[in-house]
Amino acid sequence: MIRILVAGYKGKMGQQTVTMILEHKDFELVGVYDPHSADSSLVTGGIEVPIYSQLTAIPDRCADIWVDFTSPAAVYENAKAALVKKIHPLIGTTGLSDDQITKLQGIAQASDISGLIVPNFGISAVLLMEFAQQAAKYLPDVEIIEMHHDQKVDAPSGTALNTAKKISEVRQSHHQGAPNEKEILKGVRGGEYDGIRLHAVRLPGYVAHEQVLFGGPGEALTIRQDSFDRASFMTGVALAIEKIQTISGLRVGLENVL
Ligand SMILES: NC(=O)C1=CN([C@@H]2O[C@H](COP(=O)(O)OP(=O)(O)OC[C@H]3O[C@@H](n4cnc5c(N)ncnc54)[C@H](OP(=O)(O)O)[C@@H]3O)[C@@H](O)[C@H]2O)C=CC1
Ligand SMILES: O=C(O)C1=N[C@H](C(=O)O)C[C@H](O)C1
Repeated sequence: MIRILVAGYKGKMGQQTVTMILEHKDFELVGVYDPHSADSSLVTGGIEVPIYSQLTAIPDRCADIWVDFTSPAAVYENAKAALVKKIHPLIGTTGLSDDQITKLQGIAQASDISGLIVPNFGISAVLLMEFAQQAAKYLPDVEIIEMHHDQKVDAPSGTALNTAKKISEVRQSHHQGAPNEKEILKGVRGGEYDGIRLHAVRLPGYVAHEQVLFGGPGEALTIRQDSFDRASFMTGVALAIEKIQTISGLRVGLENVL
């Protein structure tokens, strides 16, 4: 059995993850973490597990995997705590900076613990990022539109930012649009990552969606993915839990275990 601790267990993704773990024959829920919880144990699916409300209270090696769906403000300290406690971190939470990822990779190496940071567990999103990277070799002018539910606290989405990073690996950075373009309304051209424009939409009714738009002389290509339900992420979470101990170091992207 793979022993799993879920951080952020009360959240939208945390609840789905707990249910998936309880239904999986090879997974065992051994604890949950939420700093705002007043209770000391969680009774669910016929089992009782400890609720940790402080990082320092979580024992070393009390789980094999630490699944994190918390908040951008908390994720760095959580991932660091997992590595130090010799628990493999599977980080779904967005918002880690490049600098924080580099630091965590150093800690992972020193602790000799592998881990995964996954901007998006949905197979459609993973494929979108791969296809967008391929397309950018031939169509280097690109803009990204991500659309999410209106409870999302970070913008751009981790997926959109990762898409931009993957595209910038294969194309020359350059300015897009008229050299003398001027925003009449501040921010209307979106945010910018290495010359790539990113636009974030937040609306009720949406879950998680992304479009990557490429334009070339007389033609255009649009790649789109939609997560209509958070169930779309669970196959990827289960796969990553199964494979995380077979990789080395702390890596970014579900493609590392596909
Ligand atoms: N990689 C992927 O495929 C996906 C990633 N995500 C990402 O996962 C994260 C969570 O998303 P979602 O479940 O929708 O968000 P929710 O707001 O529904 O849940 C967040 C949970 O984290 C808890 N939390 C808040 N602060 C802390 C903290 N300091 N330490 C530990 N736990 C904390 C909250 O607890 P409380 O309510 O008590 O404050 C809550 O239970 C986001 O970053 C989101 O972008 C989401 C979907 C897919
Ligand atoms: O907050 C969300 O909902 C999601 N967050 C991730 C992101 O920021 O990319 C993954 C997915 O888009 C859903």
